[in-house]
Parts: sequence; structure tokens; C-alpha cells
Amino acid sequence: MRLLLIDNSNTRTKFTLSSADALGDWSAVIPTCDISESSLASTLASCDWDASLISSVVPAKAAVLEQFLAGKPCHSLSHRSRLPIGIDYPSPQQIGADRLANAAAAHVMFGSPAIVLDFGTAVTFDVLGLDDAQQPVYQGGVIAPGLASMTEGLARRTALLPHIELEEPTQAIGKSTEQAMLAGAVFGYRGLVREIIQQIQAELPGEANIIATGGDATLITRGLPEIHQHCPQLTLEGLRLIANLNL
Ligand SMILES: Nc1ncnc2c1ncn2[C@@H]1O[C@H](COP(=O)(O)OP(=O)(O)O)[C@@H](O)[C@H]1O
Ligand SMILES: CC(C)(COP(=O)(O)O)[C@@H](O)C(=O)NCCC(=O)O
Ligand SMILES: [K+]
Repeated sequence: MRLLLIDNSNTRTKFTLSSADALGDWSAVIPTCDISESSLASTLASCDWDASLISSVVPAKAAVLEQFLAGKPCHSLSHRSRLPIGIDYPSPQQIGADRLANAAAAHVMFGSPAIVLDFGTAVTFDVLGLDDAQQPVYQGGVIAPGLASMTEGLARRTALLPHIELEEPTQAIGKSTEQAMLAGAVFGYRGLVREIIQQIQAELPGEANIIATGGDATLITRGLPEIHQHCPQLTLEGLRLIANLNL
């Protein structure tokens, strides 16, 4: 079966064609704010698929995607989908679909217990534990501002602080406004991540696999040896695994 997998998150919407066994070579990205019937038609003009799976955390864009894909079987990922993991969470309908996809992929690809970090518009930390029968269970996690959300928010709320390009700082003691902001963003962010991992580990029995994904993962994980795996395609791999259970 030819699958079209879509990760509709707040900054970027990622598309890939996939078989049941492996992600394909074709992929595309549309800035989520630009998702429309016409941008979908032009991006997908050369694609053919038998069924699609959407993971969306942007309801207005999910509606555009579902309408565009309605001509063929299309599954929208939610807590009601069949998953390779259990869920131990009071209101599972609250959990972002991308978080479920990440957790599913982390368990199948790396094993539980696991902590999944997705460095996107927000940074999410999603925790997979094991139940009494040693089965994987989604436990919940942490949501914090994404790196760009933090720095853009700072630029927007101040008169004299500019938008900065995110890259590795050359030093902690900045010798300019930009250097000072970059050190604050990148070193500060690694500290945020390190502290949250430690707090989660204190509550999570056993040694957890710590896996990172998301647009800012390369920059942030460079200074975090605590993170065991960097898997840029984690969310899409999770969508492939979940498509096999629901389409
Ligand atoms: N090619 C790129 N286009 C846009 N953002 C990028 C790109 N490469 C890295 N980034 C960084 O990744 C962030 C978006 O990460 P992503 O995981 O796509 O977010 P989301 O999943 O929330 O849409 C941006 O805020 C930016 O800091
Ligand atoms: C936390 C998120 C914004 C992360 O999405 P992203 O940064 O990838 O766009 C998204 O998973 C979401 O909207 N979740 C719903 C609320 C929740 O998970 O509790
Ligand atoms: K994401």
C-alpha cells in the first residue's frame, strides 16, 4: 500500500510517501501558515497514494488537509487510533497527535522506558514507561516554549533586541547584543532541557532511552550528551507505524 503521511505541526507541515515497511524517498515541507487547497495541489501534483494518515495539532489546517484528501481513505491520528503503546492519562484527548506519533516510534524503534524530546514550535518531552506486564504506556510529559518561539518572543516584546539567527554561540560572555542573545538562547535552552530531563528521570523508574527530534534538535543536542539518539524522521516513522495499524 502506498501511504501519504502528513505531520501538520505549528511551524512546518511535513509530507512523505511511504510503504508499510519504510519511508520513501519523496518528501516535502510547506510552512503551516501556507497550507491551502492550492499549495497542497501544487506540492502533491506528482504524488500518488492509496491512503493517507494525518497527524495535526492545527485544527484549522487539519480541516483543509482532510477536505483535500477526502477522495481516498484518510485517517486522522488521535488518542482513539490503534497504537503500539497504551495511554495512562486522565484526558487523553488533550494529547497532541505529534506527541503520540513520537512516543509510538520511540517505543518501536528504541524501546521503553523512553523520553522523547521534540524541538519544534514548542519543545515537548514525552515519557514512555512500562506497566506491570512490562507493556509500554504513555505517561505524559512536559511542554515548554520552542527555541525560536522563545527568541522571537523576546524580540517582539523588546524595543532594542533583534531577531537572531540560531547557531552555536562562540562564547558565553557575549560582546554584542546578538552574541548575548545567542548565548542566552542556546546555553539557556540546553540548561532548560538538562533540568527537565533530570526531573523526569527522578520520577521514571529504570534507565530511559532519551531520543531527540524536531527542527532545532541538531543545534541543541550538540551540547547535550545526555541525549542518546537524534532521529530527525521520528514523527514520520511514528505515522508509518500507526498507519499500519489503522489503514
Ligand atoms: N528549514 C527550516 N525551516 C524552518 N525552520 C527550521 C528549519 N530548519 C530548522 N528549523 C528550526 O526548526 C523550528 C521548526 O521545527 P519543526 O520541528 O518543524 O516545528 P514544528 O514541528 O513545531 O512545526 C524552527 O522554529 C527553526 O528554529
Ligand atoms: C505541544 C504542541 C504544540 C507541540 O506541537 P509543535 O511544537 O510540534 O507544533 C502540540 O503537541 C499540541 O498542540 N498539543 C496539544 C496539547 C497537549 O499536548 O497537551
Ligand atoms: K513537531
